[in-house]
Amino acid sequence: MFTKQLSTPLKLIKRCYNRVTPEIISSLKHQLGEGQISTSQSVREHHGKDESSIRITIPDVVVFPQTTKDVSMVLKLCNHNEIPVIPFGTGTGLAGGVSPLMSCVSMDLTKMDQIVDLHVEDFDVTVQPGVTRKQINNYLKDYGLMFPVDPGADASLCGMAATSASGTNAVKYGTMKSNVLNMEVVLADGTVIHTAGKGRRSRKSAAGYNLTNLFIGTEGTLGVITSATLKLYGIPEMKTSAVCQFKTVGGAIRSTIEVIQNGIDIARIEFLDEMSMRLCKRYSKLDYMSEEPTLFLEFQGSQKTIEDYIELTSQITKSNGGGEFMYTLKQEDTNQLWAARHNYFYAVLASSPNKKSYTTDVAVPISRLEQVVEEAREIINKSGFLGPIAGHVGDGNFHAILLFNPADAEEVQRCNHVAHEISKLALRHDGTCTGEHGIGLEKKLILPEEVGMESVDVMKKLKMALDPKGILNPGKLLA
Ligand SMILES: Cc1cc2c(cc1C)N(C[C@H](O)[C@H](O)[C@H](O)COP(=O)(O)OP(=O)(O)OC[C@H]1O[C@@H](n3cnc4c(N)ncnc43)[C@H](O)[C@@H]1O)c1[nH]c(=O)[nH]c(=O)c1N2
Ligand SMILES: CC(=O)C(=O)O
Ligand SMILES: [Mn+2]
Repeated sequence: MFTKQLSTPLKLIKRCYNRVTPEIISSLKHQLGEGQISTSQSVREHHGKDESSIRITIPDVVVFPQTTKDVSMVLKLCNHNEIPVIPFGTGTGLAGGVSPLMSCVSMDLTKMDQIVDLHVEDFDVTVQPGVTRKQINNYLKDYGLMFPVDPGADASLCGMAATSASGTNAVKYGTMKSNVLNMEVVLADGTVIHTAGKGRRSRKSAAGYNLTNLFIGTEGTLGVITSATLKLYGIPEMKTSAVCQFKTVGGAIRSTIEVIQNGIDIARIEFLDEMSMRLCKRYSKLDYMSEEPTLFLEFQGSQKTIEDYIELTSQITKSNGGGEFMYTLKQEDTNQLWAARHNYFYAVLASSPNKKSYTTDVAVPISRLEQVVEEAREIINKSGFLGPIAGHVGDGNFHAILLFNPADAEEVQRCNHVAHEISKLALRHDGTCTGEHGIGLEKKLILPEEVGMESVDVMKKLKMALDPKGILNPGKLLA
């Protein structure tokens, strides 16, 4: 009953979207000014895709608002005319979130790139949606502060909130969900809200529903995030990176599990399997390492704390068959190590220039990690696809990057099927199909299996309440 009531109006909404007409484009020009709107083919192509392999169509027009008022005006106009709008951060997403399915307006937020308000003494900062991860950290370093959530790519911070991003540091500092205190969001009808109340930035609040976390991970389907107030941290006194290589995948994964279970406050613990190491060595010149399952680690804190952690962690890796525990204080080596990790995705792509990639993103409770990584490897080997595995194993989160031939329809379908099998494997082990990249277009079909149809119906009800004409990023996240 509940499902029927919700799915019928959603279907109706899908049928009655309007196209972006020349009249709409001139209204947008009139509202925003000539310089803030583009219909050029190359600009539209850039906004029709992210870093995944998904390519469907391109937006009819791209708008570049400079203020929250601009965002609100565009949404009002598009809502009135029932025209889809897709927010665009920096296009580094990996789930097809910015790819249009129909005639639409792409809303590029990069011109709103101001750091609005820094409170050094309270460890928080408010940024506009175009501010990126590298931009904020460059700005903060003179104050001895940092924002730790690090997806590797130089993504926009509000795009990161929209996808509930994390990355290598989440094992210590948490994800976007635990690091955003407040957001300004413009709803489909142009209404501007502040999820925790205007200007509020207390560390805790029990004031009603948690609207901040409601909007995190909504992938542009419930509102456009026009500012975010973020938690900051002091730059650690000292950082030490380390590497340990193993004869078996099991040894590396068991070491990770024991590090976490022993409460070691590790800052990063990243796994790369043999194949990943082969590709990274080639791409990033990691000459001193071999092609074996490997852990990249980072410890932070005082010298004494780091020494204690290194001692404990090296005992753990040794007891699991790990080789030499190599650690370094040299900034040069540390930079090379983490650049190699951040370029992992591109190292894999570079290995097969004619292929495209499907990046899986499952996360499971840490006690299940060894079994799930092993079973994922079996699924991939059986399928015959090349699929190196690497990831943020301290959070039980890993990626298999499946490489397929985009010109072979049967192979594309088989690749989707393998990715789906890996997601289902994670669900059987109480995990999720996406630890950090989001649902986008890729994982819509498995969402009901993960959260249950009743929960999907609640999501649809929320969508209906906040965006009754369904103009915000239609066809994403919810099937
Ligand atoms: C090499 C590499 C490596 C990684 C990753 C990418 C790449 C290329 N990513 C994925 C990516 O960096 C991550 O999804 C970012 O959060 C996307 O931010 P963008 O600003 O690029 O959003 P992008 O423009 O790609 O948009 C993503 C989604 O958010 C919506 N959106 C964007 N801005 C919005 C706004 N202001 N308001 C509302 N909706 C908005 C869009 O509509 C879309 O649905 C990742 N991620 C991760 O979590 N961990 C990782 O380890 C990595 N690693
Ligand atoms: C692609 C990605 O998420 C990673 O390299 O961690
Ligand atoms: Mn990742």
